[in-house]
Amino acid sequence: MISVILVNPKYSGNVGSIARVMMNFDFEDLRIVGNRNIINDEAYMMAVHAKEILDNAKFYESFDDAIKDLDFVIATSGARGGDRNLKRVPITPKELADKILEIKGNIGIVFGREDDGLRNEEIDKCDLLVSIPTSEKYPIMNLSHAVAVILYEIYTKKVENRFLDIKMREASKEDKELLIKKFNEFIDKNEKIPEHKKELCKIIFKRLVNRAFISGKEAWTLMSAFK
Ligand SMILES: C[S@@+](CC[C@H](N)C(=O)[O-])C[C@H]1O[C@@H](n2cnc3c(N)ncnc32)[C@H](O)[C@@H]1O
Repeated sequence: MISVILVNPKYSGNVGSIARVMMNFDFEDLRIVGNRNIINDEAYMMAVHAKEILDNAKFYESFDDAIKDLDFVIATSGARGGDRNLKRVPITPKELADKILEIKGNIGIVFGREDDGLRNEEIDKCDLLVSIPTSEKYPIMNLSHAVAVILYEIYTKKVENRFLDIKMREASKEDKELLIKKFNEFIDKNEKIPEHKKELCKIIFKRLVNRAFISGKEAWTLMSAFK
C-alpha cells in the first residue's frame, strides 16, 4: 500500500483537494500529522466525491509516529540544491514511478507544510527525495498540485503495467507473411482492380502490416476476411 502523508497542513481546502486527487488516482490511505480540525466543511467541499478518504484519514502527533510502521518513505520538495542544503539528490516523479511499484512493503510519500515545506531532519529520515521539475522562475508548487503530479505518474505506470499484462501476443513473422499472402491472393482474384493498381495495393498492404504492431489475433481475423 502507498500512503500519502501530509505534515502539518494549514489549509483545509488543500487537504480536501488532495483527498480528491487520491481518489482520482486510486490511493486510499491519507495520514495527517496535525490536528483533526483541518478536516472541516471546506475540506469536504473540495473533496467532492472523495469524502470517505477524509472520513478515514489517520491523525498523528509527530512525523515519526506517522512513518513508524512504513517500510519505505519518500520525501518531496520543490527546493532544490542552492536555496536549501539538501543532502540528497532528488529524483523525478517519473523515476519514482518506475521504482515504486517494485518496492515491497508499506510505502509513504510525505508532503511538507504549505509555508516552509519539510525540514531537513525530516527529509533525512526518508529513503528517497522526489522533486517535480518546475521552472527556475517559480519552482515551488501548491501542495495539492504537487500531490496530483506525483500520484498521476504512479497511477500512469500502474495502468501501463496492467496494459502490458493483458497485451495480446504480437503477430509472428509467419502470421504476417500468411496475412500478406492471403491479401495478395484476394487482390489477384479481384477482376475490378486494374493490374498496375494490384501491385501498388500489395506493396502498400505489406508496408502497413510491417509498420503496425498487430497482434496474432488481429492477423488471423483479417485473414478470414480475405477469402
Ligand atoms: C508549498 S510547498 C512548501 C514550500 C516551502 N517554502 C519549501 O521550500 O519547501 C508544500 C509542499 O508541496 C510539495 N512541493 C511543492 N513543490 C514541489 C516540487 N516542485 N516538487 C516536489 N514537491 C513539491 C512539497 O511536499 C512541499 O513541502
